[in-house]
Amino acid sequence: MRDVTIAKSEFIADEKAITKIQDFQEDAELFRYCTLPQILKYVECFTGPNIMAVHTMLINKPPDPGKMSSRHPMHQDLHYFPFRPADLIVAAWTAMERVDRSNGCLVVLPGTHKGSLKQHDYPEWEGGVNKMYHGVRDYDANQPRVHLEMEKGDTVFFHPLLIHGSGANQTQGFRKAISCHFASADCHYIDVKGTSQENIEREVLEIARKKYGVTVPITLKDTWMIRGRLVKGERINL
Ligand SMILES: CCCCCCCCCCCCCCCCC(=O)SCCNC(=O)CCNC(=O)[C@H](O)C(C)(C)COP(=O)(O)OP(=O)(O)OC[C@H]1O[C@@H](n2cnc3c(N)ncnc32)[C@H](O)[C@@H]1OP(=O)(O)O
Ligand SMILES: O=C(O)CCC(=O)C(=O)O
Repeated sequence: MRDVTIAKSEFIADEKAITKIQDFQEDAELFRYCTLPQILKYVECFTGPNIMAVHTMLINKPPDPGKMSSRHPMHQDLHYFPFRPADLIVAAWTAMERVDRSNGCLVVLPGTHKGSLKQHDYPEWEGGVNKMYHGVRDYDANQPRVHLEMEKGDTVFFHPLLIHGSGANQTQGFRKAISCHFASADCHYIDVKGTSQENIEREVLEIARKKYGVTVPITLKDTWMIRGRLVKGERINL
């Protein structure tokens, strides 16, 4: 993925133009992250013994090109997931270098994981919004925020209902982090028709057709089944 403003400008096609590696499950070295015992020992506390790595990303947040498009809007990860229960899903996000407010660390609204899934849409940002960066439509902007300043190698684990995002990268360097969403293999798929998740379903299926060249009928469940990998225990439902 390219940041929307980098993609539309005259950039040099090198690694600095890459904003995110989406779905690295086929890369043995990157995927090793999702199997590290130091990560799985905490993940298992949330998922139980049957663990699927359901979604992987290496995020290379670029220096903001002056449009604030390097921000990640406040969102709940569950918006993207067609499986439940939410309590058996957890994100691991590891800083690959020091992250603080200057380079766009994670920002969280504590306690929001106890709430419900909210409606998400593209935020109306003048400088453009990256593809599939949906944000919570309404949240209390006066609610206290916590900025997660982290050292290289620090990992945060968080619930898929936690409202979070990240700020603009105001430095000249790229802010790198690696992340994996894990879920219990005992989770079950849900039909998102008629729910607030219909908009993301539409978009994922369109990307499957346009970017991945899928020509046969495919469901949202299929897109998750194809990408998920068992990392511990037994593959049951997912
Ligand atoms: C069969 C399996 C199908 C699976 C589909 C999977 C879809 C992705 C799933 C996302 C899962 C999310 C799980 C969420 C968990 C919580 C979170 O992480 S919240 C944030 C979630 N959102 C994301 O992480 C999505 C980030 N976006 C992307 O990963 C990609 O944008 C993409 C959606 C995979 C689409 O990729 P792509 O079509 O390649 O588009 P971009 O790279 O973003 O490009 C933007 C723009 O730039 C153009 N472009 C690209 N390369 C070049 C080039 N070499 N030269 C010139 N221009 C280029 C590209 O065409 C786009 O332009 P356009 O005009 O908008 O088309
Ligand atoms: O790394 C970031 O900037 C944001 C990541 C994020 O919000 C997510 O993984 O859900």
